[in-house]
Order: sequence, then C-alpha cells, then structure tokens
Amino acid sequence: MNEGATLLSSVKGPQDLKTLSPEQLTGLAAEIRDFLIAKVARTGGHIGPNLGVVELTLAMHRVFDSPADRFIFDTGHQAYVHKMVTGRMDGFDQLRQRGGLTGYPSQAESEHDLVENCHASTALSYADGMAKGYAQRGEKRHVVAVVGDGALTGGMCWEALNNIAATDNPLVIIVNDNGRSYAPTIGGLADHLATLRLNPGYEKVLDLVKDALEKTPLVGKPLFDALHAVKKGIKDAVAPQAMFEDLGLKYIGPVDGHDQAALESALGRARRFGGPVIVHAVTAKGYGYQPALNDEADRFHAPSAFDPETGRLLAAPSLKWTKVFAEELVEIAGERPDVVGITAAMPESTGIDKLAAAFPGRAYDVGIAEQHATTSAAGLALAGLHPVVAIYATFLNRAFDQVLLDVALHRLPVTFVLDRAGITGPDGPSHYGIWDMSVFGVVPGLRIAAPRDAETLREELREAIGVDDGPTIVRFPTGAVPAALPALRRVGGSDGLGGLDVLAETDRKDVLLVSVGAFAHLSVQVAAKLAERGFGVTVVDPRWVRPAPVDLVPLAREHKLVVTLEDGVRAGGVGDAVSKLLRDNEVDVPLRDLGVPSTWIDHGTRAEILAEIGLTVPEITERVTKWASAVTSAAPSPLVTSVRG
Ligand SMILES: Cc1ncc(C[n+]2csc(CCOP(=O)(O)OP(=O)(O)O)c2C)c(N)n1
Ligand SMILES: CC(=O)[C@@H](O)[C@H](O)COP(=O)(O)O
Ligand SMILES: [Mg+2]
Repeated sequence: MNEGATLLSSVKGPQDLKTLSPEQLTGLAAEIRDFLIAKVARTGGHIGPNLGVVELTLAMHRVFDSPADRFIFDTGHQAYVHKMVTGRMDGFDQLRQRGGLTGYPSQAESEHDLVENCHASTALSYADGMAKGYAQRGEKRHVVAVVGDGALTGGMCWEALNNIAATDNPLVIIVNDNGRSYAPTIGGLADHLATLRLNPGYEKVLDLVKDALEKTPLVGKPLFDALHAVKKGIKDAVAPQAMFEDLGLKYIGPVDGHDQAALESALGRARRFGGPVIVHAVTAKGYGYQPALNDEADRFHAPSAFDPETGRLLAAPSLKWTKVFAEELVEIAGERPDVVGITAAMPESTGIDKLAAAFPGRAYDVGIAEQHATTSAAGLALAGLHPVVAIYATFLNRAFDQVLLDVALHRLPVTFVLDRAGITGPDGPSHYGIWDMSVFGVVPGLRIAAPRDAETLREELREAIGVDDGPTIVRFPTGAVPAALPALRRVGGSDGLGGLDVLAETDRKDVLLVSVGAFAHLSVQVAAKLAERGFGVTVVDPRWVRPAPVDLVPLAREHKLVVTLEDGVRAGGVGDAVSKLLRDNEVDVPLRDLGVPSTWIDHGTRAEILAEIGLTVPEITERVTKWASAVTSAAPSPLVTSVRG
C-alpha cells in the first residue's frame, strides 16, 4: 500500500481482504465506519444496521469466496459493507438517489448480489432452494444467509429451518442478533436468543471438554458418543433451551460479532462442517457511533440526512401522516375500550407506540409477522374487540390470504391502516405501496378509504373503526400531510359510508376528475389549468374508493368524460373499478385512468418518480386536454374551489 493511502482505498474486491493482518482489519473496520457515517449522513439510509455488521461482513468475505459462494442478506438493508468491499465504494455519494446505488442488494450492480427482495424473513427459503439446486447440479458452493433476530420472528424462517434441518447441504445461516428489529425484538424467540447470548461460555466449555476427551484412550464411535453425551449435558446445563440443536441444526455460538478473530474462527468451523449450520453472532446495532448506539427510539435504523457530529436529523420538522393517525387512534381508544392496536415490529414508525404509551396493554407488537398479525387480529375481533393493524402498505401484500379468508370471509371488524401507501421513494420497488387498492380491492366486503389531508384522515379512520361487519383499510402516503383541502360540499352517501366530497367545480360539466386520496391538491391544480383552457371540470374525492362508490354514477352521467387519478397501480385499481361500475350501470361516458404503470420502477424521491411516470400538473393537464377536446369544445367556465390564491 502507498504511504498515506487508506486501507479502504486499497480494497477493490473481496480478494484484497484476504491478506490483511488482524491490526489492518481493525483499522479497516474503523475506516469503514467513518466512511459509512460520513456518506449516509448526507443521503440518509440504514446506518444503524450496517454499523453493526462491519466485522461480520469482513469475516464472511475472508472465510468464504463470493461470488462462487452465495451470500444472501435477509431484508438486504444491512448490505452496505458488502457493497463497499465488492467494488461499489464510489457509488455511496449517490446512495438511494435516483440513478445511484440502491439501498439493497442489486443484481444489476454486482455479481455478488443475488436477492433483491427487501421484505423480511425470506433469506432462509432462498438459501434452502439454492443449496438444493446446487446439490442437484453438482455445483460445490456454500450458501451463506445472514438473517437478523428481527427477521427470524417471521414465519417463513421457521418453515425454511424445518426443511433445512432435513438436508445436508453446505448452508451457513448467520443469525445477526442485535436484540432489535426497529424496537427491541419481542417474544419467545427473542427471549431464547437472549438466553443463548447470556451463555457465552457454551462454546468455550465445549472446546475444553473436547480437548480433554481427545486426550483419553476413547477413539471412533465411543469418542463420538461420549462427546455427544457431554455436549448435550453441557448444553442442557449452560443453555437449557438450545432450540436450534433440538431442531436438528448444528449451532455455533454465541460469538462476539465485533471480535474479528472469533467470527472468522466460527465461520471457518461452519465452512468446514459442510452441512447446514447456524452461527449465532451477537452484534450491536449502531456499533461505533454513539448517537446510533444510544438510540432508544431506533431513529438510526434508517434516518434521513443527519449531522454526523451530533446525530441530529437535518430535515425541518413537519406534521406527518403517521402522527395524525397515531393521535386520532389514541383519541378513539379513549372513547372505545374495545379498540386495540397491532404492529408488526414497527411501533414507532407506524405510530402504534403512541397507543401503547397511552393505554399500556392495548397494543401488540407481533414481530415481523404480517400474516400472523392479520389472523391474530381476526382472533381479537372474534373475541369482541376492534383491532387496528398499522402496517406499511407494501407489507400487507404478503397477508392477502389471511385478509381474504381469515378476516373478510368471517365479516370481522378489523381496520388495517396502511402507512407509506403509494410511491414511497428511496427504498425502491419492493417498498412502494402501490398494489393495495388493486389486490385488496377484490376482497368481498372489504372497504378502502384514501384520505386526502389530516382532517379526512381523522374522519375516515373514525368511519373505518365504526364499521362492524367487515374489514376496512385506511391508506395514506409517506411524509408530511398536505394543507387542508376542505370540500365545497358533500354529495351522496347512499352506500352508508358518508358520501363523496366535491373539491372544485365549474358551471359547465365536461370532465369529472375522480381524485384518490392525497392527489387532491394535484387534481385541483389540474382543474384550474383545464378551466383556464375553457373546459368545465368537477373534482370529486370519493373518500371510500373500494368498492367503487355508487354515488359516482349520477355524477358521471352529468359529464362528458371521466378521469380517475390514483397513487396505485392502474391494473385492477380504482380506475378499473369505476369503469366497471359505470358499465354495470349503463353509463356510456368515456373513462380514462391515470395511475402507476405495472412496471418495476427504480428508486428515487417520490417527486422524481411521479414526474417520470407523468403524474404532474402539466402532464396531466396536457393529457386531459387532449381527451376532453375529443368529446367537447372549450368555452369559458370559472373554477370554484376552497383553495385560495
Ligand atoms: C415483511 C417486512 N415487514 C417489515 C419490514 C420492515 N423492516 C425492515 S428492517 C426491519 C427490522 C429488521 O430487524 P432485524 O432482522 O433484526 O435486522 P436489524 O435491522 O436489527 O439488523 C423491519 C421490521 C420488512 N422489511 N419486511
Ligand atoms: C428495510 C425496511 O423495510 C425499512 O427499514 C424501510 O427502509 C423504512 O422505511 P421508512 O424510512 O419509510 O420508515
Ligand atoms: Mg436485529
């Protein structure tokens, strides 16, 4: 290495790690942490999880040979160090930015990345399949899966472990146990890991006993049997619930996940073992960076840009959708003792922590277990309660069958509150909440509300919790709540859910713009432009969007063109549902639908992505102008709206 050059700059690929001395590795780990803090402070991202896996990632790359050996990171939010040592250091200035490095593994970025799915608890299933596949093909590779203690609370992990235990493929499962998901990981599994963590002597005692036995005259099978008996005795005495071994999986650990030599020794043993093996590494989320280590609220799981010196977040404070929901839920819970909350391991970021604080015992953290959350909610409803399941929109997708059959078939009053609905942004396609209105729109008896501002969120949440004969969804986007947009008037209400809000109108009735949720401001701005161009426009917010509100039928009849605008996929979305409603009611007014195309859209800011897919005022105005011109001719018609200026 040149004088003055950093160790970090000498690492162009995993091979460069293999020759480093213990001292150099310690230095490199420190440089990696400094690099991550400096870069992520500017872009935002998963700083806490990545600071915790520096030594672990270096050990993986030193003991195994990626890409010949296959690395899978569960969830993938902890793969920054892996990116750094596989030739992507230069990309970190553009981390999670449009066109820049993704925040997760990415096949397009590197041959070292395989699994891009950022929904938790899938790695062991991928690993099981890959290990079986390589065995079938006669390929000699290790499959190495890193799974967090949080991800391990997801049911798929246990389905996979059940299968993996019955194989003898070279599959190494590294449990990255930092005791936290977002908040501290909960439940029996977390308790079990904690018990194991508190018994660091287990492996050491085993080694001592093994040494002693090897000095005795026992050989072959008698030695093995004696070893096994002693090992089991120690296990029962030192770590009485060594569940992994009871499941039939070799367990190595617990290992100090910040002790480079210990990690490499454990991974080396796992590699030599040749069959499925669990390495239990104990790490600290945020290791080496005090603001992230002291992070009670888990703000450093994935903060936006921050001051690296103090850890202070740089974004100006704003009123978030989540806060409005959380406060209203607490209000409602004060009035209704039957209302309880559920979060799938995200208490603070979904706002369920506020309910837990106000009414201890009435909020449940079920772990990263959206399917269980849903059916457990069904159970709570069967027991006479009204559960509110607060979840990010993208994560409810995996509980479709539970929503359909466990909840809706039984007509159970469960309210799902879908935060981060619509295009979210820097986390990329796995995190966009764009499928809910299509996917859950087909569930019989399920009603979906899409509030447009804080006031309507409060109102629609109350309406949803007031429904007692089936499930409801209330969905809202990420970030700050827009300014209030009061209705000019409310019409209809014949379907029992309170009617539609007219947000803007002209005397002339050319275009009926059906605006879903937070697109209301955008729609009113489009209407103003269309009115300037001489088209008559009515903007209506249906409030409850699935099933399509029957009150739209008479309104549509009064217009020459219906345009729907939604923050979700067009395929099977609100536009399709309204179109079907109109057809079923023999309304022959043409309909055009605007929304998110059914393609994989790369990460970026919400604004950048909406611009790319043409959901901006100028683009929508142009398109509607074209459509409207085909069915009517323009003439002056001033727009009336509650928006000033
Ligand atoms: C199905 C699903 N639900 C929720 C999330 C949101 N989420 C991302 S990381 C995380 C916590 C993961 O905890 P753990 O696996 O222990 O990893 P750590 O962050 O502690 O390294 C959660 C809940 C997700 N990615 N996927
Ligand atoms: C990996 C994951 O699923 C979450 O950590 C997600 O990145 C958080 O997103 P928010 O920042 O919107 O809470
Ligand atoms: Mg964890």
